[in-house]
Amino acid sequence: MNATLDLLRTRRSVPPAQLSGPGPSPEELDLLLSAASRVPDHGKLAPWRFILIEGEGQARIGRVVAEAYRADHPEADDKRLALEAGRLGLAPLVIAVVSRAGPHVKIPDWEQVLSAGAASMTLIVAANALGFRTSWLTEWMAYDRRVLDALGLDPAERLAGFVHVGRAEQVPPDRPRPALAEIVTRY
Ligand SMILES: Cc1cc2nc3c(=O)[nH]c(=O)nc-3n(C[C@H](O)[C@H](O)[C@H](O)COP(=O)(O)O)c2cc1C
Repeated sequence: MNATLDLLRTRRSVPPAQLSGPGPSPEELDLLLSAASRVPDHGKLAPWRFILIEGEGQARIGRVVAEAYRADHPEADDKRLALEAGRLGLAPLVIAVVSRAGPHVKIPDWEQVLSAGAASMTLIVAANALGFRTSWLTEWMAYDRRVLDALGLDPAERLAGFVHVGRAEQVPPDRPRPALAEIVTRY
């Protein structure tokens, strides 16, 4: 079968805790980001951007995440705080995909948001094509203003998600997929 179709037909998310290093090389990273930034984009607005979170950056955002969690859950014990601090530090690389959708005279916000989704998915397909495994997650941090501020999102920007990238020998067994008969109609 064609390799692209094979990938699309079999791709599975792998939880960040199962993603190990090494992460993408600078050349591979360039490939991923170039692929992700040539998705359909009505109006050529580039309504997305990417934040690479690696190494010390993962530790730094982890401290912000844990502090935000502690402020909201004063009862949280050290184990829980360590878990929260580590969420963005499990895979060797996390790419935050930022939607920059905003008011435009012609292009609806919705279409700009969809383009950020396409960028996220293209990043995932490209990473898997290079032999990496991925997970596209938001969790509570993606909606937390303190975390978004630390990452440098302005108030008009939204996080499409964190794409965790790494290597994994094992891929989880497949999950049930929707039957085409239930989601496809003819007009
Ligand atoms: C925008 C977006 C956010 C997501 N956030 C989460 C999340 O926070 N937690 C989670 O368990 N799955 C989340 N998912 C789902 C996973 O990415 C993944 O699709 C799911 O685990 C099923 O695995 P699969 O990709 O192999 O089908 C999200 C998906 C999307 C599109």
